[in-house]
Amino acid sequence: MPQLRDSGNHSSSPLDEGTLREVHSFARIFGIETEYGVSVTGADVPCDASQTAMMMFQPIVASARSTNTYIENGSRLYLDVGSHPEYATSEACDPMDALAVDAAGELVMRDLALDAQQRLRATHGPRATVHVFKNNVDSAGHSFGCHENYLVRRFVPLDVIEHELLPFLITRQLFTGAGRVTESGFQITQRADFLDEAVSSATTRSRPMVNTRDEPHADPDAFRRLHVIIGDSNRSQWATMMKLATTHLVLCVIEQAGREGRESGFSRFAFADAGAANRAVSRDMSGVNASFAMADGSTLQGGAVAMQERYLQAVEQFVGEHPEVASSLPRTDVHDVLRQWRNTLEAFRSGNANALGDSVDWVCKYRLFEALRARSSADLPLSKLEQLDLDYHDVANGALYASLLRRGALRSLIDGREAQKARTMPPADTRAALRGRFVSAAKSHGAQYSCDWTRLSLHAPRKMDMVLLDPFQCRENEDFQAMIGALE
Ligand SMILES: Nc1ncnc2c1ncn2[C@@H]1O[C@H](COP(=O)(O)OP(=O)(O)OP(=O)(O)O)[C@@H](O)[C@H]1O
Ligand SMILES: [Mg+2]
Repeated sequence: MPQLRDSGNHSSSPLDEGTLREVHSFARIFGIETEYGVSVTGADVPCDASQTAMMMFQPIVASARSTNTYIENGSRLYLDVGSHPEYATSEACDPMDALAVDAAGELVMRDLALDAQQRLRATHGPRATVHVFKNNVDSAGHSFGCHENYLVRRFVPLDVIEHELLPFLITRQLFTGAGRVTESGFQITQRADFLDEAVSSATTRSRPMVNTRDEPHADPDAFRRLHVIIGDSNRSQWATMMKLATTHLVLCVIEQAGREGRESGFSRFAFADAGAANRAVSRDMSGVNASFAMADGSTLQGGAVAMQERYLQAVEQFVGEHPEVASSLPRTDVHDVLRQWRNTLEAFRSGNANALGDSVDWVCKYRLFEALRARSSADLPLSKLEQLDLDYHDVANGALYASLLRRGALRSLIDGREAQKARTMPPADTRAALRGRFVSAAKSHGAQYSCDWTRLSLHAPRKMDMVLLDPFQCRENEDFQAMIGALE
């Protein structure tokens, strides 16, 4: 009997035709996991972060009987031990879909917070205010994550991907960094001081940049899930879209080289010390002044821009030679991504990074702080800037981000209506569509259910299970219809 394929077991049976087609294509699955920070201000009696997070999750526990659940848009909403509620977007095969589901996550967190705030005011006084931060460092100096997930082909060894991708991931922070005020000055990224090891299979024990735990949530003989740890939580929608789209294109180059059994050429970009390079990028706001010791003993001058230009040039050439890559993203124009990537690097090259203030989080914040400094006669205390910094990331009660959007000082790629719609509407062309439909139906029938990325389980009124191993599967099959039928 052939071994049943599941996400954790390799099998000796050949890949089916559909999976083979996916392996040979440039299609991608994207997912973003965001841990949020919480705090309460204005309360008459103290309420710590874990109490607050539990209060936020009370309605979830009441309906799902767990702090770990999947919602109507196919995304995972959960609270581990500790105080950081997490939202992992459902599988998307286009950055714009991932962005919409990510923006929906901000609304989900906001509503959980405002609901908890109302209950909290009965016991903690009328001014108790719940803050939910989409950032990566709390006031006690603890760092928490925003991870990106990319489906990648199994035939490329993970150490090759890490090795060839890391210099890109470290230097892309020039346009994906969320920025942070610290006692020792402003930094481009939130987490450079917390990440040191380049790779690790444990995110809790050490602070790696890429997680190597092998959990593909797909056919393990065909795919891996690349779990990128190095990255800030973005409020800029442009930054979220660009980080996914540019990383996808670099991965296409690496995968095609693997397919053809040759080197991508990126291995010569390796830094001698990834942690040191990361810290140097984070402190070089010019983007062109830092220099890096390279693994081959040379020195790279020209800052993050010089490294990004190398990747961009390779990707541009690759897309020219492989026009089919342009159709790898159903709703994002790859040529437009390349144009924006180039324009961004040119803005740094020409000393005009200020022009990116409406799209790059850290530039937006930095400009704001500088304007404030210029307007105030006395020295602005650090605490004032830290407060503003936090407000920018507060999805529940923050005012700054919304006002920047309203004034057109920050671009948005999707509007509030689309984000709202994405709360209940999963991406249409991945298995998230089936999961979302299952969750909606189960909820509306008051059924007991649970999910996993590769499994739908009905517990009552009947016990039924269904495996969804292929993340691109979006069509209902007989098993799925039987599950839905069992609810009615
Ligand atoms: N086959 C896949 N390839 C790439 N990404 C995937 C795939 N399947 C699911 N994803 C995405 O991976 C993310 C998984 O998030 P989740 O937080 O559950 O994983 P994890 O961080 O590995 O687990 P945990 O938080 O429990 O340690 C989601 O955003 C999801 O959309
Ligand atoms: Mg997670």
